[in-house]
Amino acid sequence: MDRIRIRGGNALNGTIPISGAKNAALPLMIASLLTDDTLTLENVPHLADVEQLIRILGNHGVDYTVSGKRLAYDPASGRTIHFTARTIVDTTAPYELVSKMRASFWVIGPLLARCHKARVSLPGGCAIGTRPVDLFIEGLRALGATIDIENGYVVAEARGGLVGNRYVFPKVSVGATHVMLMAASLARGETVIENAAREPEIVDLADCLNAMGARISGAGTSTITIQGVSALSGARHRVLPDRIETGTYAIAVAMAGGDVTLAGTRSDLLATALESLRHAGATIEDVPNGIRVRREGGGIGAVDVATDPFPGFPTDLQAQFMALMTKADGVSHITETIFENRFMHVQELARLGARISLAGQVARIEGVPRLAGAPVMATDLRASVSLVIAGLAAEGETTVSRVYHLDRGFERLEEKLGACGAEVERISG
Ligand SMILES: CC(=O)N[C@H]1[C@@H](OP(=O)(O)OP(=O)(O)OC[C@H]2O[C@@H](n3ccc(=O)[nH]c3=O)[C@H](O)[C@@H]2O)O[C@H](CO)[C@@H](O)[C@@H]1O
Ligand SMILES: C=C(OP(=O)(O)O)C(=O)O
Repeated sequence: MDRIRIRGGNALNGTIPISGAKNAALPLMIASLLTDDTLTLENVPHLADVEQLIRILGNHGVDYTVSGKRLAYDPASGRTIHFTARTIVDTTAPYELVSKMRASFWVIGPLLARCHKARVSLPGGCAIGTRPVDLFIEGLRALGATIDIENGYVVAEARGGLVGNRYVFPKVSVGATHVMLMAASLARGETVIENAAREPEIVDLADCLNAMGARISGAGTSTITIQGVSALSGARHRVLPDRIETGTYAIAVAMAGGDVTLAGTRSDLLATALESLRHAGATIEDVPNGIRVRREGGGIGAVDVATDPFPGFPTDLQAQFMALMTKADGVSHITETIFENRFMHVQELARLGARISLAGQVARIEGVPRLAGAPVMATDLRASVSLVIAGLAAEGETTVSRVYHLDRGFERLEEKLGACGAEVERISG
């Protein structure tokens, strides 16, 4: 199994290109199930999760081609992939495929909308909480589906098709909002979703669905209205920049020091997180086609953060920010409000000398002047990159094992950091 070796102590200077967002690309790819026409997605990141979803969609009958050479990758513009679901050949998403990735469960929405039935295994994904699917089930039931759980599968049917309705989410869910958007687009009549997720990836999906002929308004607010249409067509859509990758590299610069331009991204996608980083001592400014992040001299300020749905501080940056706080001048508190078990990086950061104590959902981090490199283990996607960030500022060598977690969501990480002066290398085998 591959490992990542980091020799700490170098500042970061240069430019890092930001890839298309994993968490936008996945629902956009799934939307290709809604039409027999071709959906072309630009700026698709080259990630393990994307490749896994290509396999899952292939099982349902989605063909794909990559512009230019098959699977060719253009670092300047990302990949363009054409997805065509001429006919749906199978409405079952099997355990072997779905258990590897949470988002694959979301095929339930388009399958139900287009084929009026779906049998989808309960999902897997990062082990950061229990992550139930009750909101998906209740939402789809509100659109007229009958749903049972049988042998680990969610079995859904909508004889005669889905019917629009009003549904109020009791809790904000990104995935369940994606699924309701896709399902309601092909339902009869109007659907109103209240307490919808407001993440930029929701807006990206709604924009793409509208380009395919859907009639969605209000995406990006808590109330989304969808007028169902009888069929959707193909479209061409560019995946928005990855705000979590953006925030991760911004935090890495704050941690290691230096001056880096994050190219191809936008500060409005992560304003709250950038504000916290400014409080921690980073200088951040918009530049043409990106963001410039600097920390040249001066210590790292201790800053308290609490995760929240968008536009709050993203849970997907919590581990990275904690890594930064391990070297802050003073004590900070980080509260995780989205997932009940997303502190697995704490004991790994402790191996590097971090002083962190946990009380329920609150971590208390006492900044230390010095971290020392050590072997550590990645436990989930964002935890793994938090260890890389800590390693950049640790004395000596840090080796991160189980980097398959990292490969789910960070494209060419060693190359991107290496180009800015970090000593980061992948050790194969
Ligand atoms: C592929 C993708 O985009 N993943 C993101 C998505 O995950 P995901 O869509 O799985 O996250 P949700 O927004 O659904 O989860 C938020 C909370 O709601 C709970 N919940 C969710 C559904 C449900 O039916 N019942 C229920 O109780 C979850 O357990 C969690 O505690 O949003 C999360 C929150 O921003 C991010 O951390 C993930 O990176
Ligand atoms: C938790 C994440 O992914 P998933 O929802 O696929 O587990 C993530 O992207 O940080």
